[in-house]
Amino acid sequence: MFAHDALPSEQALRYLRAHIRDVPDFPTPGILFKDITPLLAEPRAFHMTLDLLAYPFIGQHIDAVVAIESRGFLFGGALAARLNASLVPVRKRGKLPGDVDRIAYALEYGEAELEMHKDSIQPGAQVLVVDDVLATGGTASAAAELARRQGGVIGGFAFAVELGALGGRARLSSSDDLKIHTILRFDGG
Ligand SMILES: O=P(O)(O)OC[C@H]1O[C@H](OP(=O)(O)OP(=O)(O)O)[C@H](O)[C@@H]1O
Ligand SMILES: Nc1ncnc2[nH]cnc12
Repeated sequence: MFAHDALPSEQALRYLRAHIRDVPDFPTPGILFKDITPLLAEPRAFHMTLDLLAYPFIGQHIDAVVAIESRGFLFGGALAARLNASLVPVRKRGKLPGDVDRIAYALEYGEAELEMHKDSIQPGAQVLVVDDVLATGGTASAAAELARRQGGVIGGFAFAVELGALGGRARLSSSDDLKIHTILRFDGG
């Protein structure tokens, strides 16, 4: 049995939420930025978050964790180790040294391009896409598309934080009946 329940208590969730810091007007005016660095800094909070993120996917076969640069790496590596899955980094344009596939996307506060090494996912592989924050879902759906282009099958998404008002969940689930697992939901922005 896990040290923490699959369904965390309200008290546990309050404890974890207290380690997410609101930073107004970052990185651009009008954005309320959810800063995860206090959660990373507190070992119990980080450990609990990783266990809660992994829990629903233990026993569901996951071949590869696709982790999104850069904050997604902080969670993706730890989840890949917990799930005995390979770790496939998706990086911002120009960072991966080998042959890449590339996709343009928009997120809450801008636009960018993501890349994945070609041949990093086996056709038919079950893929879990991991990031720190689900906002509009633009970043995660772009990463999922890169995995699908290589024949990967998206088995789920996992995020530490979900900004409910931005509609990311609906965007990710519009085409698939997928497990979209988030720990800390903020509905007011
Ligand atoms: O759901 P979305 O609207 O797409 O937004 C979520 C994305 O935004 C942030 O990444 P950012 O591009 O700021 O990069 P970082 O992780 O390097 O800080 C966050 O880490 C997610 O990847
Ligand atoms: N409001 C926000 N806070 C932190 N990360 C984000 N990524 C996209 N929107 C974000």
